[in-house]
Amino acid sequence: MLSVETRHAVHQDHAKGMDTDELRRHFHAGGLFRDGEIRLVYTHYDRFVLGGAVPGAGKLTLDKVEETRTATFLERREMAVVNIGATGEVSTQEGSWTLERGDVLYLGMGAGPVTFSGGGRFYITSAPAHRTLPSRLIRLSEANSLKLGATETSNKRTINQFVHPLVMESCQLVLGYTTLEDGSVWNTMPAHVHDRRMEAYLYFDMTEDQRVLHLMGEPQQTRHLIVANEEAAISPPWSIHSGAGTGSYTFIWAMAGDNVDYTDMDFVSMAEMK
Ligand SMILES: O=C[C@H](O)[C@@H](O)CC(=O)C(=O)O
Ligand SMILES: [Zn+2]
Repeated sequence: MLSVETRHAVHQDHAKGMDTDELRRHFHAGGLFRDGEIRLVYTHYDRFVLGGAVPGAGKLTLDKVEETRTATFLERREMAVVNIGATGEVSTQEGSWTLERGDVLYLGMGAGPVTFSGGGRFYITSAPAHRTLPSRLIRLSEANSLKLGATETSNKRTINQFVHPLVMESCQLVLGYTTLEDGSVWNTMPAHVHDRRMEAYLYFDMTEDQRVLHLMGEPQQTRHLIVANEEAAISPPWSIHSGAGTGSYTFIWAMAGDNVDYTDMDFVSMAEMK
């Protein structure tokens, strides 16, 4: 079963006046991982799509998605899939890949229908592409790892870059996940914005009762979303995206936009934030 929800882009002047429910309706995405379902959110931020596929006992195929009006979803798109569940398989007309938890699969434009099976919980990200690049399975050992933060500032973490120019070529997608050291709670602190690229965070590896207080909004007009396990925050180009957990968590960050330069960020210090 496939379901797709559209999220239109929001101007920062509009976001300022939103109450909690409205903020969540536009920028929070939950319920993406349901047994036997593919659930997608089609955003108008760089036409980035995020979602989940949980095949369970059966098989799920992602083929035609009405929103793109193309014969197959990947006809003019690229995709990156992260398995956040048990071992599972992803196959296309090009081949079949076994994804362990934490593995990332990049599928190039024109890969055709994508079939998910096994015990995986597959986080799906996709953006429009302009050329076909080779599909590739990337394991954590092949990712580029960056250590940031410190214990004293509770933000000691490892940024694992998978779909990233240092590892592989993509059209628009840049993706990886960040793990926090025990006792560190803050991600993306100091915070930043990058008007050139939108971003989405998927928080996972959390116990059911814990939450991440995800910060969003313009740096001088911040808001927050309270996010549970396997839920996402959609970050418009004008918004910071940072968070602190009440317990341990990992999050997948994925971006699409005008460049694939991970370092192209405009940092904002806490002194500038309101
Ligand atoms: O634009 C880059 C993204 O926001 C994340 O990669 C940041 C992040 O994982 C972190 O600092 O913890
Ligand atoms: Zn960012």
